[in-house]
Amino acid sequence: MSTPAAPAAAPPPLDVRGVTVRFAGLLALDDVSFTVAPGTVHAVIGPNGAGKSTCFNVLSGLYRPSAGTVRLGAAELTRLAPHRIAALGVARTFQNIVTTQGTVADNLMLGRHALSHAGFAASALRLPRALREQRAHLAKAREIAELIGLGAHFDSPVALLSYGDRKRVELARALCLEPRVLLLDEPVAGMNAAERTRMTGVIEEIRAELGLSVVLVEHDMGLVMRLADEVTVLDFGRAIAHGTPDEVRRDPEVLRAYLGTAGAGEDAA
Ligand SMILES: Nc1ncnc2c1ncn2[C@@H]1O[C@H](COP(=O)(O)OP(=O)(O)OP(=O)(O)O)[C@@H](O)[C@H]1O
Repeated sequence: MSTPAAPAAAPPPLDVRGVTVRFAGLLALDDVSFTVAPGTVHAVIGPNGAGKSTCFNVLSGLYRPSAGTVRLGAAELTRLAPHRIAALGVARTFQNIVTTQGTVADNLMLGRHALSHAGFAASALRLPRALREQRAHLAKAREIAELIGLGAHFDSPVALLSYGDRKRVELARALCLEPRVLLLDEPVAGMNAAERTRMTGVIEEIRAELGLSVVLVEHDMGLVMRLADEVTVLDFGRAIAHGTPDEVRRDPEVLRAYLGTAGAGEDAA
């Protein structure tokens, strides 16, 4: 897939350099480096236990690496708390949906929380400035819901939505942060074929419309091959290949890593 036209403010590159994570002697990530070019979709794939989730947890600040750095442009993310990383424009989705409370609007407004300037007291006292800000956030949340195809469900309780729709609420919540980099953790896990197709279209659309960079961890190779500009393949914590989807699916080391599970060109890893 080609790189979209550069947005007004293109995101800076996300640069992962020499990242190493150890769990009690186990090297979950071993000197991993890759760069997510501005406005591209970069997939991180690999067999079970390869280190994909660990990598994502480093990018979003849940884990601190024992060595290496993660930079977004000039900003060093490695030692920042997750909420500080989010405030710099790196938003993530979670593989397991936790959202069953409130309406779609409520959940998207939670995503706007980090961007609120009016303080808690001003909001609680319903001061004019806080009310104005609240209205602007609600309008933005509605715009994002519409972009994701959730406009008709904006005031619906999340608990009444289908699984696919709830996964899209999770994506919309992350987008409400107006991120420059979006980390998608298995966005189609557990979905049926129709829901997967819809989610794939949504990801293509937000990438084209918003021009943000996307880092994708996904077992569905069909989705990876369709969406990714660049792929990093992990195996036993090491980055064993980088390249376009076509390059990595032909790479002998990648084929070897997947042997015994499924071919890298198949629909499951
Ligand atoms: N909190 C932890 N404590 C100890 N070991 C861990 C921890 N998290 C992950 N590991 C180990 O680190 C390695 C990498 O795990 P990780 O979950 O990152 O792999 P993965 O590629 O995401 O796997 P999967 O595709 O199964 O989700 C595995 O051997 C795993 O058992």
